[in-house]
Amino acid sequence: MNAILQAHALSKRYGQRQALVDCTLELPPGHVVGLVGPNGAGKTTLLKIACGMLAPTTGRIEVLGEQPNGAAVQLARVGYVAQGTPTYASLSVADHLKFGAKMNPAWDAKLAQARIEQLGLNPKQKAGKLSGGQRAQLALTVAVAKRPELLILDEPVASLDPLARRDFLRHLMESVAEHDTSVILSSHLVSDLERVCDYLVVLVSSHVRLAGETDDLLAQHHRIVCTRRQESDLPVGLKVISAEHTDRQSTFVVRSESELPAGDWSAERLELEDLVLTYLEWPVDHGAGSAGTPMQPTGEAQ
Ligand SMILES: Nc1ncnc2c1ncn2[C@@H]1O[C@H](COP(=O)(O)OP(=O)(O)OP(=O)(O)O)[C@@H](O)[C@H]1O
Repeated sequence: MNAILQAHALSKRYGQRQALVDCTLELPPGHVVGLVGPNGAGKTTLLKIACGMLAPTTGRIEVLGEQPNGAAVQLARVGYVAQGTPTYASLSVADHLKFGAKMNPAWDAKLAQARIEQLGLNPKQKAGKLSGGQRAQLALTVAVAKRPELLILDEPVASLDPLARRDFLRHLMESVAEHDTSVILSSHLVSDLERVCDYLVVLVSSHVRLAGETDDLLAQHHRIVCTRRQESDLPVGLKVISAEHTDRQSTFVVRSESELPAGDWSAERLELEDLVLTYLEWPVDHGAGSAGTPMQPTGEAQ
């Protein structure tokens, strides 16, 4: 099937500030893609470009097979909830649903109504008088009820309490399974991503550092502990992502696309959080370009 998002050498500069550099990505359909990275990494910039709200400085991007341009037909296919989950302060909850119905041909009124009731939101209440978390829930309800092919959510659960977060993520998963929706979700909360994402993109300092199916990435990465040695003493084909040394011992996080070769070390798989943290700390000058592309069997970082 065709990729939901295809970016090639995508870069974005705001004046002198480089927000995205040479990002190459191909996101398959039918996944919940977790986009993770530290503050200022370029996540919002990438998501805004994907929605057609920003134009890239250089490079190409296609979303659902088209260049994003912000046109109404395209916007009906892509649900976007911006960071801070904006709503219209002077419109009531019910007005938001009416507006959604008017703007979106595939609007699911039953679902929107059921969500609002379940959340206990008063349809007459103005959005400006809702709490931050309630506004987030309203914005998310409108985005989901559009029944988009692709749902792009920029830190959607940041303002939700833990129960609301769990409820929202559960609902999101149901919706994805029922309606074949693809989702791109940015979050700082790796525990939430772990619960729902089956595809991971790690963005650090404007570069894609890692991209792939979560299960594959977890299967390919190992922490190995051995007697002290240099990276260059490890077998060819192991890409060293991090190295720590004591006087007698070395600990490496390595990536191996084939089965980890046997060696005089102890090896264990990483948890998702460890994997993400390792890549967040991976120096950008360790390798240029996208780590989402297949690794070269040289043992060298790309
Ligand atoms: N409108 C703008 N004008 C100038 N610089 C900008 C603008 N928007 C973003 N930037 C800069 O671009 C870089 C990437 O910002 P972006 O908002 O995409 O990061 P982010 O990963 O979403 O961060 P956060 O997790 O804090 O939301 C940052 O250095 C930011 O300061």
